[in-house]
Amino acid sequence: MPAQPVIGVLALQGDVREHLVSLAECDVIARPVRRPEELAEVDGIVLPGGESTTMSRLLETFELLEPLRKRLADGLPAYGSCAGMILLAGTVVDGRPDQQQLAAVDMVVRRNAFGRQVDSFESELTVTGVDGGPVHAVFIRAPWVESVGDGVEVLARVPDIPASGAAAGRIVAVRQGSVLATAFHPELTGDERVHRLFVETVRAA
Ligand SMILES: NC(=O)CC[C@H](N)C(=O)O
Repeated sequence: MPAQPVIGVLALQGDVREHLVSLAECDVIARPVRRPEELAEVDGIVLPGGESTTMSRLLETFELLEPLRKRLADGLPAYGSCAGMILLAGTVVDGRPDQQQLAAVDMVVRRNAFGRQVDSFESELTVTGVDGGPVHAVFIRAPWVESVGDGVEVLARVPDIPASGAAAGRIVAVRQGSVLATAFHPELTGDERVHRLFVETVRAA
């Protein structure tokens, strides 16, 4: 691998720009990916936040679904935030019937899990692998992880404080091998530590 790994951001829909900006702070070459030829050139891929059903449909339209599945099956490191987490899951609860899964993480994810009254909220989260104190996590119509398989490491849960209500203890960040997923959006807060954790994974892969 070159000194600066090439990290792609799936650029079909969602907060692509924000991930490119975060990655640019991490000593990597960050590029948008819209075509199979572009996917073939990356050492890691970020699946942004946005709308997972739309992204799933566009993956098919842009003929990226099967190439991406294949690269993930071959071990391409990946990081998904929010909608990206949903796409990476093996199983989605409350997804659309035609929603495609990349099945790169053995987990069941509940879409729009936090409910309408708390569509968006923020929380201080301790994330395993991220040093230097809690991460300020922004959740926007976010999923949570209902359950994980044996090979999946839980990196963060919603803290058990009164304000978190029914969400307390829910899993919101995971890692399986070189695939990382968060229900929140570190690309929106100017804190690159989660992206750096992913970049370390890409460098180690
Ligand atoms: N902020 C987000 O990425 C929201 C995800 C969105 N609710 C979905 O189902 O895809």
